[in-house]
Parts: sequence; structure tokens; C-alpha cells
Amino acid sequence: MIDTNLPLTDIHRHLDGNIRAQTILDLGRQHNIALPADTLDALRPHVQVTSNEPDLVSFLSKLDWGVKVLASLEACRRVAYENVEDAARNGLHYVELRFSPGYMAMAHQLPISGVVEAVIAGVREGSRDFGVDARLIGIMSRTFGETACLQELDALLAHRDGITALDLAGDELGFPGSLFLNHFNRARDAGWRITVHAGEAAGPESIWQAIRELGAERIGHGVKAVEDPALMDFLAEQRIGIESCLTSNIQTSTVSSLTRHPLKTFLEHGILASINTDDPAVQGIDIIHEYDVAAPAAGLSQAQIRQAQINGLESAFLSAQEKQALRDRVKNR
Ligand SMILES: O=c1[nH]cnc2c1ncn2[C@@H]1O[C@H](CO)[C@@H](O)[C@H]1O
Ligand SMILES: [Zn+2]
Repeated sequence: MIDTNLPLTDIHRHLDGNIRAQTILDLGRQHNIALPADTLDALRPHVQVTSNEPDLVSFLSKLDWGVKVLASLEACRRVAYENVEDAARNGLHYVELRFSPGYMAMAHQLPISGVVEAVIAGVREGSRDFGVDARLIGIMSRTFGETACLQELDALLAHRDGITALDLAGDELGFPGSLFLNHFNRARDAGWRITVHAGEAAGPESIWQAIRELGAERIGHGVKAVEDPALMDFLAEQRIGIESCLTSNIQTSTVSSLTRHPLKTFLEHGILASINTDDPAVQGIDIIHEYDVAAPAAGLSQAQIRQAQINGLESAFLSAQEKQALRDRVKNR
């Protein structure tokens, strides 16, 4: 259960993996884009996972319809705005929304830098209208290679003040972190925080690489850390946040069932692990489901769920003062 006296955060949520099915229909109509179905019910199986996918890459193809309807910068602004509205509806006080501007720009060859600008604008308007504190994390989609990632990085750097951190997502097995050393050197020089999707499809060595070579302060998923005792100790000692996404890990077949998910072990080990959604619209879940259904199914006690909630804010890309302000705001409501 969620502790309503503590801030509720989601620090691992792809805004381009959280485009409403209704919005996909609307934008498809508006821009004359042929969709696989023209009613919500018929569209849903094409844009939402209905049963577990065999692997990460198959799962990721479920995000494609969402970005195929992004035919204008206004459409990008809209989905960013709606993401903040969805966060507010879920009772979230703070969200870190991540997005891959190259992936969003791809289908209609939008200017990548324009996409970054539109997303920043949409999130800013959403924050103002719905009272949710939001930060943005830029993603480089490794699936499209180093050069495409450099273009994403350049577009993000052109709006560096609107971006808090850099991430690397997509096909972890096909495109290892070692290809992206320069990218992350530049991101750190820009003063950004760093989080990396690692130890989801690949093993613990991918997590070590993200920390030692890319400068990751947090790890997305990090499921495979449980296979390496030295890494488990290191994560706990260095207070490296693990952004766990329970349902996502089942749907990508990263973990065979919730009862085998390592989140409980992470928490028992004193690792700063938190509960997050990943791609909620594609997964057909929300943050409340992850706390109330998925976390107990993964064997977490109520005290562990509360600790994970505390860890979410603790590992957020905020200053100590900003975190305290959030705690005060929720307590004094
Ligand atoms: O669970 C995930 N693991 C790895 N990459 C992901 C996941 N969910 C989405 N993306 C990737 O993030 C970018 C869009 O924000 C896309 O590259 C998408 O494939
Ligand atoms: Zn993710």
C-alpha cells in the first residue's frame, strides 16, 4: 500500500511509452495515418501488451504505434502534457519523465531538436496545470546505433537547461554500453545526472560498465545484479539507486514470475531500490497497481513497500532541499 504521508514518486517512466490509446486514435485521424484498428477496443491489442513477450526487443515493438502518430511537434507537446495529467490522476507528487527524441521524431522526420523543445514545453504546461513536480531525462535509443544517439545527444544538449539527466535505453544485448563512452563524457561535462538501463537483457557486467565507464548514479532495472554478490554490496555501499519496474520485467520475460523478482532481495540488502512503472500505457498498468498488486505479489512486506517509496524520493535527481520541500508539502497537506 502507498503511504499517503510520504511523497509518491515515479522515477522511471517513458513518456513515449505512455501514450494513451485514445490519443493514438485521435492523432491517427487528425493526420490521416492508417492504424491497425479504428476503435479503442480493437486498437488496444496492437498498442498494449496482452500476454508476456518472449524478450525485450519484442516488447519494445509495442511502443511503435505510439510514436508513429507523432506527425507534428504539437502532437509531441500533447503527449508530454497528457503524461503529466496522467501522473496527477495517479496521485504522483513527483515524476521523472524520460523520452527518446530521435525515436519520437523518426516516423515523420520531425526535427529532433524541435521534439525536445515541444516535450519540455508540454511538461512545463502540465506541471503548472496539474501541480505535479516533473523533471525530464533524455534518452538515447541504443537500438539505432552510435551515430543516431549522437544526434539525439546534440538535440538534447541544445536544450540542456530543460533536461536533468541522460539515459541509454533500447536493445541492451545488441548495443552494449561500451559503444557510448563519448556520449556520456559529454553529458557529464554538461552537468547532467546519469542513469542507464542495464542488467535487464544483459548480465551484471553491463551494470558494472554503466557505473564505472558511463558514470551511472542510478540503474534502470538492474535485475541481474542479484547474480553478483560483489555488485550487490557495491550498490548498497555507494547508494546507487535501482529503478525497479516489476510488471515490465515480467512482460519482457526478464524475470519469469513476480515471486522470483529480485526487488525484495535488493531491499533486504539495503540497496536503494524503488518501485516505478516504465511504460504504463503499453503495459496496461499504473503506479497504484505496482504498489498494491505487483509489489505484494513480489513478496514485499508492507515495511519493504514503504522503504521502496522512501527510496524513490531518496534517489530522485533533486537536491536535498528540493526533497525536503516535497516531504513537507505532502505532510502538511
Ligand atoms: O524496458 C525498457 N527497456 C529498455 N528500453 C526501453 C524500455 N522501455 C522503453 N524503452 C526504450 O526507450 C525508448 C523510448 O523512451 C525507446 O528506445 C524504447 O525502445
Ligand atoms: Zn525503461
